Amino acid sequence: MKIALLRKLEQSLLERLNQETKAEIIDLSDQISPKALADTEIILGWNPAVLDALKLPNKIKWIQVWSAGVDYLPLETFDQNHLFLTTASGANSFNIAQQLLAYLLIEVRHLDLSIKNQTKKLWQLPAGQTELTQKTIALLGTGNIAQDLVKMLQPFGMKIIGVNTTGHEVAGFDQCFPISQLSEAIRDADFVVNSLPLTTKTKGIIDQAVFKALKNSSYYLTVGRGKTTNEADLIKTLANHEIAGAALDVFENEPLSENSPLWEMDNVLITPHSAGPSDFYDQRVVDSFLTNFQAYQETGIPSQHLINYQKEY
Ligand SMILES: NC(=O)C1=CN([C@@H]2O[C@H](COP(=O)(O)OP(=O)(O)OC[C@H]3O[C@@H](n4cnc5c(N)ncnc54)[C@H](O)[C@@H]3O)[C@@H](O)[C@H]2O)C=CC1
Ligand SMILES: O=C(O)C(=O)[C@H](O)COP(=O)(O)O
Repeated sequence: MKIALLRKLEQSLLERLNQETKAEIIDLSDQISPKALADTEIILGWNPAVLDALKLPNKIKWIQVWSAGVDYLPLETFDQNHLFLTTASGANSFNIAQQLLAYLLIEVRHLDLSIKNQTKKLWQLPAGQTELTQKTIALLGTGNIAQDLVKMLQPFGMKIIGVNTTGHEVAGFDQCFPISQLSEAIRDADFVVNSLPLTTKTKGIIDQAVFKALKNSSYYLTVGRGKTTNEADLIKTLANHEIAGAALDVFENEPLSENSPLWEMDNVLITPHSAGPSDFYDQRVVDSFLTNFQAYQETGIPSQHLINYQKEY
């Protein structure tokens, strides 16, 4: 069996792939070739040249991408070619949850003010410092990112609300709502965390009506995909102080334009789509690929985070 590798990996991970799959690993990370891709059964990573390979007579059965989001991929073509698609969801959720916890702590302890004051050598006690203790948090999306965050929030004694497609219960959440009851779900939230994938159903779903349902003291945090938020509505809401602030890792268009008013807003924390990367990332994706690979050999189907084209995406 041949596996094409489209991502530069450190030697120890390459060796693990070789040893544990006993497959022939074709490293195409430097020099991509549709013909070489067409001759492999599994593709690890993504490059648009895979589309050229799919037009040739080919042996491709399964693509494992290096991202959790699949919104940028030609899913219809994959579906038409009956390909399995697995993702890195779960491989970066632990570090994303840590970044979200950092945002939350920055907001309640007003650490952003002290960081700004330090550049001015200004000794000033921030007003209104509080804690996460007894606050209510609503997590939009109850998947890997949200579940890792929920585990980290347990010691703070918060009320944890989840929002997912059907309102199905998820361990660690006090209550889950279907997305059709979004306004009700977020009504009492001190923090709203958006880790929704971008799909036809979630595009622009967080708009003025949703912001209006929030308390003036609420914070909006987003790490999913920028296009799930109506950014113009968010800007208006922040400018009018209709919510207390926002921590934003993803934007409608990236990089965020230097003309965006978000840069200048005191109540906004901006990070450059940086929640995902971590030095543990490649290792965790390889771990998840190897688990998938074992299932693929035993049952013909890779097991973890398999995208079902007929459902959500
Ligand atoms: N900022 C960054 O660096 C990163 C961003 N992401 C983004 O975060 C997203 C989520 O990642 P994971 O938690 O790993 O994915 P996941 O697939 O484990 O969770 C997605 C959650 O969203 C829910 N969902 C999907 N469609 C919905 C809808 N229409 N209404 C309500 N809920 C819906 C699902 O039920 C599930 O609970 C990814 O799709 C990706 O776009 C992921 C990794 C890094
Ligand atoms: O996993 C995802 O989805 C992400 O957004 C990660 O940060 C990685 O994104 P890319 O750098 O692969 O676009």
